[in-house]
Amino acid sequence: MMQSLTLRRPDDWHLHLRDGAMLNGVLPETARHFARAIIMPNLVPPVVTGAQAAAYRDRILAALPEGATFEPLMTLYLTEGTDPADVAAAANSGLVKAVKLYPAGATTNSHGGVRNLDAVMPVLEKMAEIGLPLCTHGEVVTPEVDIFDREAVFIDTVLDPLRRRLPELRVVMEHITTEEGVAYAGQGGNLAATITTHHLIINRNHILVGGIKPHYYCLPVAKREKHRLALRRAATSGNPAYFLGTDSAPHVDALKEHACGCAGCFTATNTMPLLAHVFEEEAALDKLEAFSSLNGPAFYRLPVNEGTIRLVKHDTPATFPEKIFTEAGPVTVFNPGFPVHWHVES
Ligand SMILES: NC(=O)N[C@@H](CC(=O)O)C(=O)O
Ligand SMILES: [Zn+2]
Ligand SMILES: [Zn+2]
Repeated sequence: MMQSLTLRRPDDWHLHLRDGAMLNGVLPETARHFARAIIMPNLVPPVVTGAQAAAYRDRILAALPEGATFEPLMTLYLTEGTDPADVAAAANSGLVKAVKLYPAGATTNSHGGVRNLDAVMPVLEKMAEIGLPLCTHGEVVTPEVDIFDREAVFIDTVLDPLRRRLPELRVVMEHITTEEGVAYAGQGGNLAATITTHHLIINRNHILVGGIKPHYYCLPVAKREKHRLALRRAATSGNPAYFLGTDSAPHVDALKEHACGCAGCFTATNTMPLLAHVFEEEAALDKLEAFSSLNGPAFYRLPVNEGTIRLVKHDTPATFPEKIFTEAGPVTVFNPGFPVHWHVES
């Protein structure tokens, strides 16, 4: 019997599209299945002001393939120089849907991020007042803190104190990777979390056992198996606090396969078939639509998408390209390491 599943068209609540030649190469991969995406602002230089976000949005729309319908939901990169009035104007015009907190030094292009939260309190207070979500890269950068503990320490020493100080602030914990993140986000209310495709599939062994696998290296780094299992339970629970943010983060192969390799997994191409596989394994195919298409719009106070996509399970495994070839160079597509029988049918 052929299995199939029709879902509201999904959205990606955490996506890196980059710019220029890379943008041209990766945008069609997302626009094929997703109706909207929250666009991360960590360009070089970062997207800090409303004017920069408007210009970036225009470049994304100009890069869309003919006939594609895709809406980029723009974000601003929070700096210690960010002007609360500029943020409020960009939000009120409908252009900007969230502000992104990168602790300085935590991840790709985060050096312009925040060192001292006190310096950005006026911006956060304005955001709390107007209901604009703060998306957090939730890792501390303190050199003494082990890289595998950085998320849990961020929750205890940065996020929880911030939420006590400013309880009205709406927060999305981006790309959670730990059972601590799952538990904290599960409180719901004005708190939610995105979960990536790859963190539902790999644990830290996949990165390190049998030789180092640079294409499985991302930040926050994948943790031990018990954390992956907690993420799977969260994603398939139907709890509205959890929704899909792929964190698809393209880097050219030359920079991934490098003595100091870049962090990021590129999952835009095959996320929906991979999620169908994961949700089927968890006997939760009926919860996939909530995760990929309903919970995110509810948190962001946006309508759900009108269209649908159809996932079909075939006897023969789906074939995904090993790489996509952009004008910036080849980008390796995330390889789950097992056959996937689900296809998106167009
Ligand atoms: N996730 C990653 O490993 N990399 C992201 C940055 C980020 O989301 O932290 C990137 O921009 O490459
Ligand atoms: Zn991040
Ligand atoms: Zn990211």
